[in-house]
Amino acid sequence: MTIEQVPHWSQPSHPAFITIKTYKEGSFSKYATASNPIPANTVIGDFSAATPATEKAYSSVQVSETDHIELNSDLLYANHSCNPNVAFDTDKGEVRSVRDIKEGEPITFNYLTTEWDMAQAFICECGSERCLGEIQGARFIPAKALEGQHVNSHIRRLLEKRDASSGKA
Ligand SMILES: C[S@@+](CC[C@H](N)C(=O)[O-])C[C@H]1O[C@@H](n2cnc3c(N)ncnc32)[C@H](O)[C@@H]1O
Repeated sequence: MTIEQVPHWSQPSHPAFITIKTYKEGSFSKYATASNPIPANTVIGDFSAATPATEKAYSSVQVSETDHIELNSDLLYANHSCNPNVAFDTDKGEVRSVRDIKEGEPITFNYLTTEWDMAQAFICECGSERCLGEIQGARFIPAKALEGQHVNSHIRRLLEKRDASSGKA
């Protein structure tokens, strides 16, 4: 069972960009929203507070084929969307808006652009037209499902290897 993290960092960690809200009772019920309007291509945060994760968890972000980090900041509360408005760029160690974001809008990224095989799968509630349903990791989806999104280099390599070995490349 995955235990929900109790924030151990000073909050708010990104007040100009992130306001945390709660949308339901129970676990995993918080989400990051935009504190202010955020223009496209704005860096809203980085991985400077991150530490290596001893094991992958619902809260960790995969940064290479083998390594995972804990963010130790309010970036943790960015929910997944299949049509996201920010990119977690693990090669640069930064989080960028990929389009204009309105004040109050949920800040979301596509977990499948960082995670290969997730510790905790879930049924996506993003509601977007391109929603993929169950989110388990990039290894469970066709590469074309991520077309047009910022796909990190470790996920691109892993998809290429998988598809080469199964003759799909
Ligand atoms: C890194 S946390 C994101 C913040 C989380 N909502 C919280 O309150 O801690 C990832 C977890 O949030 C939930 N989650 C994130 N995006 C979701 C989505 N699109 N639909 C349903 N649950 C989601 C899942 O439980 C997932 O394991």
